[in-house]
Amino acid sequence: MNTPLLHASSLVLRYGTTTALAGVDLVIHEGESVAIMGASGSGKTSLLHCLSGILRPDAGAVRFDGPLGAVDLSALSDGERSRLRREAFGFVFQQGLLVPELTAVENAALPLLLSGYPRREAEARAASWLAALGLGGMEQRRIGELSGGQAQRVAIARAQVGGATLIFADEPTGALDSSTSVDVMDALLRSTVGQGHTLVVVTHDETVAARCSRTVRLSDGRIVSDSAGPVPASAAMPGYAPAGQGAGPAGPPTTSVAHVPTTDGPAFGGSGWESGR
Ligand SMILES: Nc1ncnc2c1ncn2[C@@H]1O[C@H](COP(=O)(O)OP(=O)(O)OP(=O)(O)O)[C@@H](O)[C@H]1O
Repeated sequence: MNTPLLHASSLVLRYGTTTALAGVDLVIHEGESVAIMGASGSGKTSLLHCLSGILRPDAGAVRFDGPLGAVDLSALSDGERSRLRREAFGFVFQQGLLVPELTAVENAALPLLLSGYPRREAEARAASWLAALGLGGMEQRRIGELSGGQAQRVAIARAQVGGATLIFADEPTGALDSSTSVDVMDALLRSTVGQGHTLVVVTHDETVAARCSRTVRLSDGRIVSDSAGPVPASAAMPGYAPAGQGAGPAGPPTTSVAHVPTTDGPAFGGSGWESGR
């Protein structure tokens, strides 16, 4: 739990004249579930995108201590970052971003198919993830034939089918009613931190954040509180409790992002993760 996995240091991100991130330092450890909260426009999605290599910050660095050593995301080419995202990270978005023309199992298998896995093996692994997430028997349904919560579970399966142990989620329950949201968050937590993996989740929902092991709050592109520990007083914003944040040093750039996804299926017992609260 205390092994650092991601170190973001002095992250700055600008869109034209708008500063979305104004110097963010953050260390995320293996096995944590970290909720990123803050008002609309505070920089949550920008931070998630920098942490996960979707965006390259204008300044600062993100170091990922992956299975093959440390990698500085900001030093990678666009192609290398894409490959790292595809092979080492999983993503769950608010609307799932599933392909409506494909079935549940085809959607869940997509990352494996894109990585060159034979269809049969990819779909078998995807089906075992769907079953673990409570969607056994729904493999052949198209996305439009699933409820919002079921579709979001397909997205959770797709995020992890390639063996990713670091999952990024942006408002994964934002489009769901409160009871479905609890179930989907339950499935997300069980399938990630429940297996020793790491979850970083952007959310507006305090009930979602309350289920995470740590909450980081942003305001105007800065971390203003972190339940994991104190931040310098200079970073505190009015209206927030004593701010908290542990800064991480930038790591040395490295070159290789090679990572072979595990061929293991989901590590679930007979009961699956869907079962409840
Ligand atoms: N593509 C873009 N072009 C210009 N400005 C952007 C872009 N994306 C975000 N911004 C601006 O950057 C700032 C941070 O945006 P970001 O989406 O990270 O905030 P957020 O906290 O995730 O907001 P929300 O909760 O509304 O999704 C905001 O001022 C936003 O308007």
